Amino acid sequence: MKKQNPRGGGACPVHSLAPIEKENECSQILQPSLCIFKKGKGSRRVCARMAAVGVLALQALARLGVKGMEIRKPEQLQNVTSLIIPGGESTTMAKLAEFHNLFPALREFVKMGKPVWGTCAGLIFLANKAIGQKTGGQELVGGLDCTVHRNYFGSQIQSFEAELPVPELACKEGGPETFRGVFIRAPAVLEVGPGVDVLAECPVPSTNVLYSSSAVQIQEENSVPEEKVIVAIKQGNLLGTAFHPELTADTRWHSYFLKMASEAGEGTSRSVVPAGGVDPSYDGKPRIDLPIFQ
Ligand SMILES: NC(=O)CC[C@H](N)C(=O)O
Repeated sequence: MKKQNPRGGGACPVHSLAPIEKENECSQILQPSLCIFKKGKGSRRVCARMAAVGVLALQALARLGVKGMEIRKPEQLQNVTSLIIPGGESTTMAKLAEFHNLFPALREFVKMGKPVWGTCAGLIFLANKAIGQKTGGQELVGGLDCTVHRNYFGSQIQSFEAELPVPELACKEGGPETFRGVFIRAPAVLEVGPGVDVLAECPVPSTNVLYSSSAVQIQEENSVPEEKVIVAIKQGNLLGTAFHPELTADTRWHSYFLKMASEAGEGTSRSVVPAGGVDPSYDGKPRIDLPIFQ
């Protein structure tokens, strides 16, 4: 695929649907799942990074023999029985979801108890409450009884990887007791309601600089420095991870979610969104490992 340079072209949906907050914002987002930029007069191109990330997310499902299907319109949600809301940039995603009138259909999907997994920006979408949002806030789908901090770990350059203890995942899916979490300008869960299970927490070193004033405020209010922060939760048929499991070779979160989907009575044959059907090209052999984000 020919590389496009958003810097050269000028604009992504942040720029075309709303005022720019930062010059070249789209080129600074590592995973702009919905990044489109203007190239020349009037014509729009999809950012090359977006395409790559889309493929990565679908590859993780393909490695489990499930083919993904992209959902762009509200009516397409009727063709699927479960949903993955991927990472990206939640403000931009919310603007686009609003533009395409996806929110009512997404809320209905959640209300019907259909399995939904939100990763990173997707987790923000699913949260009942988000803090650290851009001026003017952003619409949420909601459903997960929790409060997330949108950029808890800081800006893009504070992205990191961490070995996370994942007892529930290891119990259900086998394998190591830890999972390598890839955190890209990641959110974290600050509070959960009583019906929410915490599936993973991330240690926060005391030297860790929290860039969000609200996160710092919360720490100061409690006057106990946080040592761990919640990064994976489950409530009924809703799953939320602050990190990006699709960027590692470990497919246990994906198979965990597929099991949730099939336990919800729908099976996996046409269930995951991006979703729909066993990948006919899947030969049952393990796929080559994905590169790990450094
Ligand atoms: N990798 C991600 O999905 C980052 C999410 C980002 N913190 C946001 O607001 O949307």
